[in-house]
Amino acid sequence: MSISVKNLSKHYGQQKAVNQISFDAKPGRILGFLGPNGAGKSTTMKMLTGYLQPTSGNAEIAGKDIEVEPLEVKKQIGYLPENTPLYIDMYVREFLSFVAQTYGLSDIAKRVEEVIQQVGLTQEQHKKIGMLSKGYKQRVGLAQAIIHQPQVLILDEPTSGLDPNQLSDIRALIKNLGKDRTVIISTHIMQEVEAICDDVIIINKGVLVANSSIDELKKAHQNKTLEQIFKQLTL
Ligand SMILES: Nc1ncnc2c1ncn2[C@@H]1O[C@H](COP(=O)(O)OP(=O)(O)OP(=O)(O)O)[C@@H](O)[C@H]1O
Repeated sequence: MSISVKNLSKHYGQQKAVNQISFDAKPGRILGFLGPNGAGKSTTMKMLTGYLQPTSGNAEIAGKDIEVEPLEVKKQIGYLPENTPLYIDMYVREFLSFVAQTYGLSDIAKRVEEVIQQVGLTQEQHKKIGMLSKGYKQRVGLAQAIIHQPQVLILDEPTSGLDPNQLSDIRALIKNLGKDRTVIISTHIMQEVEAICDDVIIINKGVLVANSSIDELKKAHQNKTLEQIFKQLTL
């Protein structure tokens, strides 16, 4: 299931937070969404996931327009927001069962068990969410994003604040999930992009300044490092 974005914009008053961006994302490829702070990454992700209405332009997920069929689109998407709103007084299992119910899944206990294993929450599964460390809260966020087995994943800074061990675990998980799904991840970590992404888009002040595979982007910039290219394009 692909994502196709055409001339998507979001204006806040006079500010063009996202300004006519177009790009595609395809199954089996992980797309890194890069840009300096305030560039418009989260705003774009919120529009794709139906949490913000675009000012203009459109986007299709699996051929369905995000504004025309928002509920259908939401079923296909797993979304990890930048600050995952988790119910801190709920237990991990209780919360994931609750999310599974909202998607109308059958055999919820089995699916919760699977997802707990998949994201590496087994050790912490009996705790209240509020008691978990940041990395484990992030895993709960990922678990709720994939519990309904969506074909499209939109992950807003999924590894921010994780320790090196957690980082490599979560990256491996995302890479694995991306084998047969369409995945967009925003990140500020260039090694992460090199490690798990196939394609990259860079946004600066709401405008798209790069959109290609990592290999092509490097070739087009005399094989400079991603960090150098990022700096050059976003100064
Ligand atoms: N609700 C809002 N009202 C007004 N301006 C907003 C609102 N939400 C975001 N903005 C502005 O839109 C711009 C883009 O913000 P956004 O959060 O999309 O950036 P980002 O690329 O995700 O940044 P970061 O890397 O810091 O997370 C910023 O200038 C921000 O201040």
